[in-house]
Amino acid sequence: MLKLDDVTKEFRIGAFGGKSVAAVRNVSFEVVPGEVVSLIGESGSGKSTIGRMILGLNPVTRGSITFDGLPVRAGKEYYRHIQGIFQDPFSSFNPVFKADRVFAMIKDTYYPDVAEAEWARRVAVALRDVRLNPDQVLGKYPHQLSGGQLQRLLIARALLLDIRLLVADEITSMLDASTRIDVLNLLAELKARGLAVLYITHDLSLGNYLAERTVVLRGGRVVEMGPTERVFGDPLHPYTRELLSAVPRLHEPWDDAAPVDTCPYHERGGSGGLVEAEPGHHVACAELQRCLRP
Ligand SMILES: Nc1ncnc2c1ncn2[C@@H]1O[C@H](COP(=O)(O)OP(=O)(O)OP(=O)(O)O)[C@@H](O)[C@H]1O
Repeated sequence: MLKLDDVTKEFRIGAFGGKSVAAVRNVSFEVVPGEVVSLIGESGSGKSTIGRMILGLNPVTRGSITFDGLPVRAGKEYYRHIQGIFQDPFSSFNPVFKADRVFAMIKDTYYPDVAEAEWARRVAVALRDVRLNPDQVLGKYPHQLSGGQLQRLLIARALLLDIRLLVADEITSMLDASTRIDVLNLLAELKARGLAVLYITHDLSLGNYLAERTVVLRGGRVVEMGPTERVFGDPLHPYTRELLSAVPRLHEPWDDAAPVDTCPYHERGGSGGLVEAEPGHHVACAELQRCLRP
């Protein structure tokens, strides 16, 4: 379904765009129908940039992203199947539109021929699916709704489309603990219905809760990926181990140049520097960043 193949994203920076920074480097992974893949890594590791490229909000510099074999093509038909939800639900709503208007815009764009009564029925079903009471949310402005209600509204909006992949970027980080679990359980239900989710988070425990597969990013590169229980249960890369051990040093930058005595994957990396250590479980050479330095 979704395939990233050797994807690199460079941003032009500097006064005249004369320099560039590589936010994502040689990233390859797939998301298959009905699968939850979590993308984890520290701040600045390139998670959101990957999400934005998948959503067609940032162009790819090199490599390719395809959905059902076709390149990303931002537009009405693409967004019928792929939707993104972001950290701050308030930013996704126009503050002067009531919730009804959000759904009316979906109808106008995608289902202009559906009768009003039928549309109202579909909206009510979608809202109940995300455990919202239509009477309590329709007719309200965004500021009259909680963060959790707004995230659910966005998921309901996605459900009204023929959605197959949801890119969920830190969607629970602004929610309180109990609302966060509610939203995660909701995503688990959607997964049970066959929806695929790319779950972007820096919170390892949340990724672990939902995802069949985990991709660990550092400095724009995949350092490890595989079945979640293997990546969490038997992390192979020192960076993954450091993330999982949650030692207080976590806020300190990982030392690229620190020698790693015995990296068994050294000099064995293929595309993106990854080695398949066991079926489906890939890891980068722990010295890769150092090796690739000019
Ligand atoms: N539009 C941009 N122009 C220049 N650099 C950018 C741009 N967007 C992102 N970057 C840089 O790309 C890198 C990756 O950013 P990104 O937002 O993808 O990281 P992230 O892992 O999602 O971080 P966070 O968890 O803090 O959201 C960072 O160094 C960031 O500064």
